[in-house]
Amino acid sequence: MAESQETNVRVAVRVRPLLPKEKLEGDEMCVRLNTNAAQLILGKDRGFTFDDVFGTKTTQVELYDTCVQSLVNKIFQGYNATIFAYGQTGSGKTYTMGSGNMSIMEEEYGIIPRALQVMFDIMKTKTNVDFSIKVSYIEIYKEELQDLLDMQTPIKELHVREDDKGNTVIVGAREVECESLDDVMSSLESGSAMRHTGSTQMNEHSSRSHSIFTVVVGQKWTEDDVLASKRKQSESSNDIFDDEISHYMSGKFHFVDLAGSERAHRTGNVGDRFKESVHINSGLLALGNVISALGDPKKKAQHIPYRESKITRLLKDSLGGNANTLMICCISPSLSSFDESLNALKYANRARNIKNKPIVNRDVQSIRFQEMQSEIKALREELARQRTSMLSAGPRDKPSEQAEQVKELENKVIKLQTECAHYKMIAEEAYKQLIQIQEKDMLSRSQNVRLKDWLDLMEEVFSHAV
Ligand SMILES: Nc1ncnc2c1ncn2[C@@H]1O[C@H](COP(=O)(O)OP(=O)(O)OP(=O)(O)O)[C@@H](O)[C@H]1O
Repeated sequence: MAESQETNVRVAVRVRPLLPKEKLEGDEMCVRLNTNAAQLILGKDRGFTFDDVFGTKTTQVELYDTCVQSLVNKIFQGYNATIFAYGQTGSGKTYTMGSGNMSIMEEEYGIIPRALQVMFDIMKTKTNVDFSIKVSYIEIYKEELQDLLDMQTPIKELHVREDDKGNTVIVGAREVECESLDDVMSSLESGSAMRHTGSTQMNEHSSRSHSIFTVVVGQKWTEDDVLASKRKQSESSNDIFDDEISHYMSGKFHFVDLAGSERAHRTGNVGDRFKESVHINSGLLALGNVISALGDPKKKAQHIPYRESKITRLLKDSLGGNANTLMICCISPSLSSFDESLNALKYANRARNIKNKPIVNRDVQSIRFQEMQSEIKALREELARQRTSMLSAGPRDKPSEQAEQVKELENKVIKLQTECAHYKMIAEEAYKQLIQIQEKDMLSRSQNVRLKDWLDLMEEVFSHAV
């Protein structure tokens, strides 16, 4: 199999508009963008460059088209993908991911509903493939996993594990098989309603947990399904297709809405809310440490502290692992959030250096079949090459060489025949002359004997020639 290519974590920044409350309070903007250069300037002169920057007027569909659609395509090629939204509380993470309130206008739908809509559209077009869609939805609240699709599942039964291919797996979480977009949306909605949210001074509906909505797209097909038309075309070339071999490929999409980073004094949190803050910030701190370690070439060879928190264990295959990952850093444009925005941008900037190595999730039988197909192709090419060389070398050189030899021989024969005819004519003439000489009886006895021998010989030669 081909070696997988390294790819950087893609980092986009989205600046939300000033909220009505901020406008009322007379908040000033402190962010400028140069979208063509993917540059963002915070305050007077703190410049940052990212893979994409989205301003206050960027619509949900523009963001989706620019950096999410390509990941949806990757899922159908059997790769894993992760999108995680990071940012200060109230900066627009839930709005961007689309995992919040669904009673909104369709154009305000965020990433998750859009991605799923496109997935179902793609599935409709590939009638040869048997698709399955399974979703799960969990949250990490105060360092405990909670199944948002089945609140009865005891916390202790949920675990984060790593399989032999380096994929992160949540063991014990309920997986819901979905037949339609409506099925997915109802799981997303009911799960989101179960999420721990609360009101803080910074955000009326603040997510107090990290949430992970996971979609697994399975694809099953047989050679008979997919190659039927190809077989028809190549019947004459004796191609071999094995109908019995079935293929399975899957792609896992994690949509992660992180809890907002916050400063206790600004959120005004006390009591339980403050305890939540501590957990949220320690999880995000652990994530920051992982990002720093992965993004720093000097630290990379060292230990990466994935095990420091649940969220870092869960994102292990998305950061420095085998997934295609997009980080969306959400920031507020308000001057009052300058420090938080600066921190978030530094965090995001480090993430740009992280390299992943995406791999395709295919079953062993499929992989062996592909190898066999390659071997057959190579052998067929070799055969074709041999045939061509036989055809070009053989028929052109040998017959032409032989023909030349034959022609040469024919010429020789003609020449010899002419010579022969010439000698024959002279010999016949000599024979007649010598007969006359013999009849005149003018030679000695010994000369007569020798002449008679020669005439006998000539007669014998003439009798054979006839
Ligand atoms: N791009 C945007 N355009 C319009 N409104 C936005 C945008 N981004 C966010 N908002 C609004 O800002 C408010 C806060 O957004 P949201 O709840 O998504 O923040 P959050 O980062 O998820 O916060 P928390 O971490 O506290 O959960 C919401 O009222 C949301 O509708």
